Amino acid sequence: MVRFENVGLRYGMGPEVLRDVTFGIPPRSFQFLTGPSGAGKTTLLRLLFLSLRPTRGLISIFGRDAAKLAPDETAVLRQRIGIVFQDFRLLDHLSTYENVALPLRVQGREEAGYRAEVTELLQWVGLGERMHVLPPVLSGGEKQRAAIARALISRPEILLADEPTGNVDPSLARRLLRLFLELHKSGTSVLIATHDIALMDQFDARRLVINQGRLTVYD
Ligand SMILES: Nc1ncnc2c1ncn2[C@@H]1O[C@H](COP(=O)(O)OP(=O)(O)OP(=O)(O)O)[C@@H](O)[C@H]1O
Repeated sequence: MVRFENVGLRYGMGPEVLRDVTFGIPPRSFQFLTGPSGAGKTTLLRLLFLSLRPTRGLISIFGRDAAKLAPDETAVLRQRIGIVFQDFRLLDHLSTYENVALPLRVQGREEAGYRAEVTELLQWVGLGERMHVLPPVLSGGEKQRAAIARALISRPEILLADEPTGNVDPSLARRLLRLFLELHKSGTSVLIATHDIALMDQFDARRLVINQGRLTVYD
């Protein structure tokens, strides 16, 4: 469902941050993306979310050449991709509930049709009691769970998560990872960028390792 062929990326006139990156994300797959700080993980996620264009090479997403997408087509494809940003990107003037419901509102759905779904997911991630508060009063771990719930609510075909367990204790990290695994079992392809080797070691999953801009796949 995603294919990178010899993808290279540089920011402006800087050095190539990603070099000759070739890999695929098969349907219904689960993989970790790892590598040292500054290796290019976030850059790769931004390419996958169509918020950056490669400097060279080919990216195909859901059978479409990413270089040939018009802005409105990009927006439509993005609805099929869920993303959890490292810095959460919650909207501070909306409640936790409203933040999580936002992707459904953007799709034009009526609140009566999704209220129960949003509430149930918030309860699942342990934010049932916090759904009416604004993000600035949430703890780091609560914000992270709200960002995860927002990425999951529209049942994406691909879920991308940048360090989704970075702000939570080890037991919650395992619970969140189980949530990602459940999602994977229900048919979503999941890619989790993480530095957390202990977490990766608990699951026998494919690993994409970036080092100095080059990517190696360990199946
Ligand atoms: N907007 C930008 N402009 C210029 N250089 C950038 C930009 N974003 C990232 N870089 C550079 O690209 C390289 C890869 O950065 P990236 O954020 O993708 O790494 P990362 O593997 O996600 O790091 P970390 O694990 O620390 O989050 C780094 O050298 C970084 O300084």
